[in-house]
Amino acid sequence: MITNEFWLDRWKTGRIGFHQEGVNPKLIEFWPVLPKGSRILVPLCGKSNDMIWLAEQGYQVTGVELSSLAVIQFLGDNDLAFETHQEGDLKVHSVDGLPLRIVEGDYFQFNETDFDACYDRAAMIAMPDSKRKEYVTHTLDRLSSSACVLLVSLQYDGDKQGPPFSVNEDSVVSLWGSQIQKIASENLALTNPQYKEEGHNIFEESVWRIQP
Ligand SMILES: C[S@@+](CC[C@H](N)C(=O)[O-])C[C@H]1O[C@@H](n2cnc3c(N)ncnc32)[C@H](O)[C@@H]1O
Repeated sequence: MITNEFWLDRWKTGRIGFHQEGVNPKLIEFWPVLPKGSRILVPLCGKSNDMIWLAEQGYQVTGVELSSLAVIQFLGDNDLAFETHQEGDLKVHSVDGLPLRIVEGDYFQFNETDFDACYDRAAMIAMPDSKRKEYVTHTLDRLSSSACVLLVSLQYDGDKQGPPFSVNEDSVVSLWGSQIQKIASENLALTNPQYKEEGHNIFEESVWRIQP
């Protein structure tokens, strides 16, 4: 069962193999050019450096993350000064000198709307089957009607226990709607022997985009 406790424990025990040190190359390659000041939502953000890259492009970035440890590490590792205020059950950390906020708390309690775009890397695929539809619906409800989405998803063979969970192409389209299009994909098992060792012939990372 993937509960909030599961994730808090992953951070407490440092089992955060999903974290990438640099900026995700797929973000740099496939992020659409949007007007400066566009509001970007990064659900389940962890301590991803991708948020810094987006903020440096001139967007107003809001990451949402459950674990206070992830938030502390993100702010500390990047030497960011910040101010914090409480909004209901959520803590909002606003970074000095960068258009970036981290909202600490349960994403399903986060109710802001009218975001111009969403960047989902390892968020939808962190959700078990039973919560995935609720996650996508909650995310789409946060976006304006003409918003862009950049989604990095995974599909793999074998019987790996998620997260990350494998999500097939039909499910991506039925969850996000027919406007979503696959724009790139790479079978990581062809280049990284680790996946073959774990019993996968296919470990396909795909990039999807909704671009109205
Ligand atoms: C697989 S990690 C991905 C993190 C980040 N997107 C990245 O690319 O490194 C999933 C993250 O979602 C967070 N998370 C899980 N459930 C959440 C929830 N209900 N609300 C907010 N964050 C959540 C976890 O703590 C974890 O940091």
